[in-house]
Amino acid sequence: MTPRLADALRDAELIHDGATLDAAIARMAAEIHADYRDDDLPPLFVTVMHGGLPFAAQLAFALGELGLDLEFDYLHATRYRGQTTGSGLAWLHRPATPMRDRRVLLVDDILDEGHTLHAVTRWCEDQNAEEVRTAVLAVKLHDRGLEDIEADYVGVEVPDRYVFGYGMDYHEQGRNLPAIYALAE
Ligand SMILES: O=P(O)(O)OC[C@H]1O[C@H](OP(=O)(O)OP(=O)(O)O)[C@H](O)[C@@H]1O
Ligand SMILES: Nc1nc2[nH]cnc2c(=O)[nH]1
Repeated sequence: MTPRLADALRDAELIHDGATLDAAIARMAAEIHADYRDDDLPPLFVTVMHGGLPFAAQLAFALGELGLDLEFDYLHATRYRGQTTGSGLAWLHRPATPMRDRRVLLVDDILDEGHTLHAVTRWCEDQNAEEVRTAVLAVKLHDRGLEDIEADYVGVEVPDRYVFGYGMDYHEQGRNLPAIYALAE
């Protein structure tokens, strides 16, 4: 039987509340705006589904308020598939927009071991993107990550525990919680 979100939440620890995440996203938007505002073309803003969706939406509105236009696309690559440990990466959807000579900004919820961002970044580079940058809401603190994989824009840090909320799932539940929680250990 699928574990229940309500049971997990009862013992979970609140790691970052909604106000903290709003502030982190506003700061990231200011950084991104400064880096892209002089470009002729809008950045190709690629959401990594499913987890990246709520963060990407908030970040996109924050950038819109600052006057930065975006061209949207998305990809879906998953290595956790509703489980709490990762395995091989499966591509479920690739972006359709031509990337040649575009500045691509990949937007995801979490950088954990880095396999996902590494693979999707490489794929965009292979499409001849002019540049690929990454924005993640959360980075998990541990030393198991792939070497040389760092996000260009980071919202918050999370402890080395399974986290959920703000896009991140607990057995495909809880993605629309407006805060980040860690499972009880
Ligand atoms: O740094 P990594 O260890 O590779 O983990 C990070 C990835 O894991 C999650 O995706 P998941 O595979 O759970 O798919 P989902 O977004 O559909 O939940 C998350 O959205 C990241 O894309
Ligand atoms: N929901 C969720 N997805 C992840 N993908 C990689 N790490 C995590 C995590 O801690 N939580």
